[in-house]
Amino acid sequence: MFKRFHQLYPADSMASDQKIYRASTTAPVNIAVIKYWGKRDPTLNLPTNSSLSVTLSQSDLRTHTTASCSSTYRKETPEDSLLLNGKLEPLTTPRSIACLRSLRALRSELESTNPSLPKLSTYPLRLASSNNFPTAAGLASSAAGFAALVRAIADLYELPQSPTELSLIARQGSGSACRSLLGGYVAWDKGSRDDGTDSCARLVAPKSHWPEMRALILVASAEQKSVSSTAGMQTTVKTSGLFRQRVEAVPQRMLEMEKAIREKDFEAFAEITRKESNSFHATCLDTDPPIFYMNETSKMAIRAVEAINKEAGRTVATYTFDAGPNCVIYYLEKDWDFLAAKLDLALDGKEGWSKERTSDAGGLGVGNERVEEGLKNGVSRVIMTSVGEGPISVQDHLIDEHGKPV
Ligand SMILES: Nc1ncnc2c1ncn2[C@@H]1O[C@H](COP(=O)(O)OP(=O)(O)OP(=O)(O)O)[C@@H](O)[C@H]1O
Ligand SMILES: C[C@@](O)(CCOP(=O)(O)OP(=O)(O)O)CC(=O)O
Repeated sequence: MFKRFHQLYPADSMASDQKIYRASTTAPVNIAVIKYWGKRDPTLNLPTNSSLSVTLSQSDLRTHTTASCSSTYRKETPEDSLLLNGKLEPLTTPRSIACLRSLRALRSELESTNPSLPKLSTYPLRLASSNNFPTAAGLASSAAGFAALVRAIADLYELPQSPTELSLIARQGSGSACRSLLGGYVAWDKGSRDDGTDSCARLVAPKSHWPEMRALILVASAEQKSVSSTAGMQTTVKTSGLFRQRVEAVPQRMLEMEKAIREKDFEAFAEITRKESNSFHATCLDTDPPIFYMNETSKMAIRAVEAINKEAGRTVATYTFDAGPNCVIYYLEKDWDFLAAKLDLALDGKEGWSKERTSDAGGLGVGNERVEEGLKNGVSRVIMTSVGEGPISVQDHLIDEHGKPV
């Protein structure tokens, strides 16, 4: 290794480039309202249907990643490495390799057009990342994680590519990650090309278009799930008849959802969101063997939303579930008082529950005692958040100026 290094770089250039290069970013979680479920090409991570999500605020949920590289790393740890939440995570999976290869190729192009640039593409990468929420527990950690990884390395390499162009790379890490490169309301167009070059994220509307959107996450379980999204969707594609119907229905839903967002029509947004979630979970149940992501607490959360809307006489809230039992309730800021009053008896005392509201706590009302009890027992914590921005470049590094984790 050392010999090859000498051949590539003469001694004087070696001495002049002992620098530790670093770039850090935070990246958001996104929760889909039109779900991605099914791959038409598992290697390139190309989906069977387009999807659409709301990017959530990084004030509450975020991944923080530092990417660093240096010629000096060659002597210590010549392999690329990732320290995730303090533990070494392999960067040898085909997904990680695909992301790193694409980013290096773009840097290498820059270096060949401008030979005065340091040859960062040839240096080992050292990454450190932390999620401020449970990893692999159905809270979209892979989405925020790969978006942060791609954004941080792109910044380290000073790549000129747009977030949409970078989303093509993040998609190869984890499909849903492509949507976390943008803020606000984001579509992932499935694309039609075999090479996947048109399967990328697209901004439907920035956060500023509809900033009143709120999300209340009822964490029903922070355990790692039994069937990963990757494995689950492959089995669904192979075994579910319902899945084929779903794939045919999604394009129309995408159009309707984009219209609802454009027109800030919460009623339509809510109806499509809940129907989509139910259709996705029905497809999971139709998989052989069936996949159960929702649990009893999830079902109680659905009943609670129904009771709240009935009591209001209009749609004030909607729900969606990813590949896990946690319920994400979307609602508009103006309806917080009403929603909070209805949920207060069930969620009082839970970590993350805020009592800042003006109405009296009425609870879910007569006939919903079982629902209230189910939420009381089954929800471990809540996360109150809102629509948010895309990745943000930060100066707070998780790797110090000597290349060591902080
Ligand atoms: N900060 C991170 N940086 C790099 N990779 C990460 C990061 N966080 C999570 N990952 C990767 O994502 C994997 C977890 O993905 P998985 O799809 O199983 O769960 P999830 O994303 O939390 O849930 P879901 O996608 O169902 O909402 C981790 O094992 C790790 O490989
Ligand atoms: C239910 C989902 O959250 C599935 C997410 O699947 P992943 O993006 O985690 O799958 P891979 O591409 O295999 O990594 C729906 C969604 O986010 O659209």
